[in-house]
Amino acid sequence: MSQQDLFKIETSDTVGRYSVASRDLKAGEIIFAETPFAYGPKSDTHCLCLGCHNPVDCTYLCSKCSWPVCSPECEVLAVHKDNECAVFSSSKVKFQAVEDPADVCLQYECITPLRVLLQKERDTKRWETEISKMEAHNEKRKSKPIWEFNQHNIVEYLRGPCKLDRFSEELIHTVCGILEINAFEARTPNCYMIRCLYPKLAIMSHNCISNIHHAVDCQGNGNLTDCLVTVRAATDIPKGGELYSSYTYSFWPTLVRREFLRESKFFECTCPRCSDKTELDTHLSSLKCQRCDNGVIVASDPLVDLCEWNCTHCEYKTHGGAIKKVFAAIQNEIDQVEYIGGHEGIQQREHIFRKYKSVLHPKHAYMTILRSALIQLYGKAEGYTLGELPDVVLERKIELCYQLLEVLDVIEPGMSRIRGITLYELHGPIMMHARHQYQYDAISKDDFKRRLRESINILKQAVEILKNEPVSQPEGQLGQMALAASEQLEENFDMLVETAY
Ligand SMILES: C[S@@+](CC[C@H](N)C(=O)[O-])C[C@H]1O[C@@H](n2cnc3c(N)ncnc32)[C@H](O)[C@@H]1O
Repeated sequence: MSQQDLFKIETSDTVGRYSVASRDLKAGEIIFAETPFAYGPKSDTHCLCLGCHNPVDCTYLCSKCSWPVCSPECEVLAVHKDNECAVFSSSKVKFQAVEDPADVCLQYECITPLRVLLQKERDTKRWETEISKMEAHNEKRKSKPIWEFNQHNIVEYLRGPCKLDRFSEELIHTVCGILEINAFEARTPNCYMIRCLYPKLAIMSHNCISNIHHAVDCQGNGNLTDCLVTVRAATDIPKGGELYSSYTYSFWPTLVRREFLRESKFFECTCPRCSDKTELDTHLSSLKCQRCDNGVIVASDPLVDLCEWNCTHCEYKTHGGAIKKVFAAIQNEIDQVEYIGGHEGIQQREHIFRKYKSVLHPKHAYMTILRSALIQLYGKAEGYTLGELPDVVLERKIELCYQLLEVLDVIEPGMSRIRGITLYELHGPIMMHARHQYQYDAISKDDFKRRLRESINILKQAVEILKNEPVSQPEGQLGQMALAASEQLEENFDMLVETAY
């Protein structure tokens, strides 16, 4: 059976097109791979090179069109040369100098829609068969501020100064909608975000627990066919089972996920996770009751945005609006530290963790988000490398990893990237901790061997997941490192045991 046959497209009144498995699929199995119809800068981007999409300071401009690129090498990359460069050169539309290239630059808003429009002319067949069928939600978007914004920054800009009035206003708005509803984020090799339009991947309906996994091999080579996506089954999926991707960040609480989907994808999510007060016992939305000792506060009806929230044990109740404000305040605090690494990053996150420990359920989304950042800082940050960590901190890292895995079992089941990373982060402290314990005579040689074996097995599980990540991405490189480490550990197992004491 060819890969083409591993899923089929069906339609329903509620979701439109969606995909189902044509036969039983095994976790990790490739369902399909496809190149994007077009890719380019995200909306609200800072200034970036139109060839390789890395940030630029705008001092070097393309010798043909005078828009920012990094270098002469970048200006001849097909993704720029065969797209906007030709349009800007012939219409003499110049890039207007900006004060701070790191600020959001509205001049870039037109780039990716323009690349889609030009690709439509080059590949009419793919446009007709795959892209023109995509959902743009024009009627719903017309009443939103985004419509006026696009009219001014994209439609009038392309049809006016860029002399592209061969594209109708309606077509340009539709392309903008297609991108807003369907495009996926991808990372350049230097980890800068771009957006890609994948026709098959975009057919998958949303579910807050996805059963597929997609990995983008973005090489940053500027070819029109760069950014191949490979889509695999994350879990076993039975024949006829629907294929789901998740359009939101899976760690967000229900209220936040549903609001994001309502505002940006125009539907109300009613998936099993959203419908359940406890988020399938993960308690990612639950708060601790401040009135009684053992109650948790959960939404009375999670599918009603501003419903009442009640304690499971006492009479305490509060309004969804108040909960929304609490979540927004905590999210804001976490956002403030997002880019802080090292010692400071650890301290600040542990501070937020402690601050909300008595307010949020231990498994709450924001505690989970903090955990996932902390497991990557402990063991890597300066002064916190694995070899430097005392046993209590190694124990903390192990505990954080296991707590995270418990949540991932439910919300990111199967072979998800974050599970691979978490397993990788877990194997090191288990090994280091066991070694210390053995050296202090706290455990026997046999126990030490058992824990070493456990650590290697966890590392092998990480390899099994991360081997599917492209080496152009950090997770793919981590997968390679993990593979080399597991082979070495296996080979040198006896020596490690003998020399540990
Ligand atoms: C990326 S598209 C998915 C493909 C789309 N169904 C189509 O026919 O082209 C996203 C849109 O599909 C619909 N959709 C996807 N998942 C849904 C869900 N779980 N519930 C309701 N509508 C959904 C919404 O209209 C959403 O804006």
